[in-house]
Amino acid sequence: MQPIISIKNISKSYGPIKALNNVSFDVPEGSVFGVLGPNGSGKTTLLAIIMDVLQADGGSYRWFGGMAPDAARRQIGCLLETPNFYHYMSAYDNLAVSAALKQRGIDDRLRVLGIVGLTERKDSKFQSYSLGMKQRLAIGAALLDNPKVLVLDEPTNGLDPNGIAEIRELIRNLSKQGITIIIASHLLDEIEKVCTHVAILKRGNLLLTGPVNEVLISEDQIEVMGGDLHTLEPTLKAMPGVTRINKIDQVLQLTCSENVTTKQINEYCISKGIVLSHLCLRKKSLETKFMELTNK
Ligand SMILES: Nc1ncnc2c1ncn2[C@@H]1O[C@H](COP(=O)(O)OP(=O)(O)OP(=O)(O)O)[C@@H](O)[C@H]1O
Repeated sequence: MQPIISIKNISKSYGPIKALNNVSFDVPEGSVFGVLGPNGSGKTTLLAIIMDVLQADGGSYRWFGGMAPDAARRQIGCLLETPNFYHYMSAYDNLAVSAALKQRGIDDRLRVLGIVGLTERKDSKFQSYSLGMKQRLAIGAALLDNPKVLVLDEPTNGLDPNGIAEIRELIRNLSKQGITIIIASHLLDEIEKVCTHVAILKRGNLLLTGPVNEVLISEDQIEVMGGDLHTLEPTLKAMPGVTRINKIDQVLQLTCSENVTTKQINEYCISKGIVLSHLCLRKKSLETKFMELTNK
């Protein structure tokens, strides 16, 4: 299947600061694609480039297999920064302003208000909205004319847990309707909960990209001690399913394929004549893995 956007070797510097360094990845159609990275890693710069708000120093990108930029833009709804809605106007009237500014359909307002769950409050003044409702209205404005793709920069920033949950639910529903969604976020939790694919950036470099369930798997480790380390280490190295061994003092930390259990390790060692004095499964959180990746 043709990617929604193909990004190739994008670089961008602000004076001496290299914001993006040769970044390349494809966004599959129908995915919820997270661009994940700590503050200052280049996420906003990348979204601004693919939305044609900012020019890259090098590299290229192609929307929809190379569709002409004007036609492509009509298929993309975008929320890079909080739009300036008028405080004294209703959501319904504010959407009319957004539609005029973006040259999008004014007749589409009731549909998008329904999608973002604001139909009943459509005539309330914007200033009476909660932060979460304001953000949903902003996403509603980006959905005018039913785009194929939605690009969101940190959509849950500043929201309380309720507001965050509402936006998450909205993203899931939009995805079910077939809209491809690209989200920049510094929150691993957000990416893990809603995204199908991810690209991890650190200081402008792409660290890794792929499906979330392949790239962001948490690796459990099993700690083992017993007998003579010089015998124990090669013995365990030879055990099927043990993929990596790390030695810390007298403890061996094993990284194993999914189906290896502590019981199997114990039985294997006993069968080789080794009695273990310590055997412990340590769950490694994704948070730890993300920190390790981005701090390396
Ligand atoms: N207009 C600018 N002038 C100078 N430096 C900039 C400018 N915009 C961004 N930068 C720098 O480029 C780097 C990438 O910034 P960018 O905003 O793209 O990262 P980000 O991952 O979106 O960060 P955040 O999560 O904090 O928004 C940072 O070092 C930032 O300070």
